[in-house]
Amino acid sequence: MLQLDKVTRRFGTKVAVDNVTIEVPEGQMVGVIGASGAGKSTLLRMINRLIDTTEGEIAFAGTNVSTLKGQKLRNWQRDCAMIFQQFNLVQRLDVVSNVLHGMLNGRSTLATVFNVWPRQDIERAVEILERLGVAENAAKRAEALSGGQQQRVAIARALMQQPKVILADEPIASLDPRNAQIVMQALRDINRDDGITVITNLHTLDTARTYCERIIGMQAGKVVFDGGPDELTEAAARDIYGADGLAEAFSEATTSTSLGLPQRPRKPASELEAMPA
Ligand SMILES: Nc1ncnc2c1ncn2[C@@H]1O[C@H](COP(=O)(O)OP(=O)(O)OP(=O)(O)O)[C@@H](O)[C@H]1O
Repeated sequence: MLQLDKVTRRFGTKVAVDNVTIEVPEGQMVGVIGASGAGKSTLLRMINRLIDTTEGEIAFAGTNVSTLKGQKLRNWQRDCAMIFQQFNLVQRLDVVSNVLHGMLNGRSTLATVFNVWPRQDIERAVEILERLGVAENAAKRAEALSGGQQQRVAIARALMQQPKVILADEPIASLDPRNAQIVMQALRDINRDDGITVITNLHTLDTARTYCERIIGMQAGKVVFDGGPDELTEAAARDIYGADGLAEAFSEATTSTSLGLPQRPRKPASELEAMPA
């Protein structure tokens, strides 16, 4: 169980996350939605301690993780893997090495610096890449892969950490619809098959509805919705996004019909990544 108790984060006078109290049971798949600036990224970053809370407490399995230091903090960050919109791979490094770097906190500096890894670790990295359908790219440099493939490598790197929780910060925001589906399905499979808790920020409401069993809606730092996909009515969506922001919640034309809203892609077609063959 992950517990956030009255968690607040301020940047100067700006309250990015405002008195949030939620509990996430082990193995849940949670989507966090909200307009730009609602506090979604800040919330996730506080959970794995990329940034500190201003007030309140975050606990995992009964341990207060908001005050951990040193090795204990590194252990928590290993248990709580993070995936980013821009993949954050080392572009000039091959795919397997990128995945092996997921073990950074569990390996000696020497192994990391010289890129020397035990055979069993390499085999496990390849197995994870196979599971995610990108093993044929194992020897290529990360920069040679498409965005969708890079995100799957980033997920593989997260799995290499053997995390208990995966936090994904807008993992599909840079992907075309087809790759977005593949990446969301991969996260869903990991959640179901391995029982890993997944908390993911999503720009689009329908993606959250399709893949997440629980949806948390944020507005101006506060949680204004917390429920299942079926409870996310148009009225609830209006509370989260405001009347003006509602259309922004619908990205891909394929799914923007459910609330009878105009279809509006977030990115022009020229920016969408070419689909793999
Ligand atoms: N390092 C920072 N310094 C100052 N203000 C910040 C910082 N990080 C976030 N903020 C502010 O906190 C608020 C919440 O930002 P956050 O990035 O968490 O929102 P978000 O919901 O993830 O938005 P987006 O969907 O655009 O990523 C915003 O007003 C933002 O400008």
